[in-house]
Amino acid sequence: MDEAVRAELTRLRESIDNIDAAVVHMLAERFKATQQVGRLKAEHRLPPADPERERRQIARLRELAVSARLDPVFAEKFLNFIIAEVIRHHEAIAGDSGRPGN
Ligand SMILES: O=C(O)C(=O)C[C@]1(C(=O)O)C=C[C@@H](O)C=C1
Repeated sequence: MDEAVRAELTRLRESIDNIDAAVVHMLAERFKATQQVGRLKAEHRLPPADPERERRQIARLRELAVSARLDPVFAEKFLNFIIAEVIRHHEAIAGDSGRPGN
């Protein structure tokens, strides 16, 4: 590979690695918050999913994506993917809190 091309690829990949690390840290913080929401919902016997809240989040994220020149379809898919995992966690928490000793 041409030396200049290799240097440019390395520079871009360093940036990608930093962004991936930031995404992991941000997701970890998001899941910390949603675990607390899951416990709150379980304690108060609230349903794991809130479709109206999701509708507002998706509309907002799609708008943000458009202004950031990110594909809004991708942004919606990404949020739905995360929310599906969160709902799975909420359901697990609700299941556990219904067991004796919890
Ligand atoms: O805000 C809530 O009620 C949550 O449980 C969090 C969250 C989310 O991950 O943003 C997950 C599930 C709900 O359907 C809506 C939103």
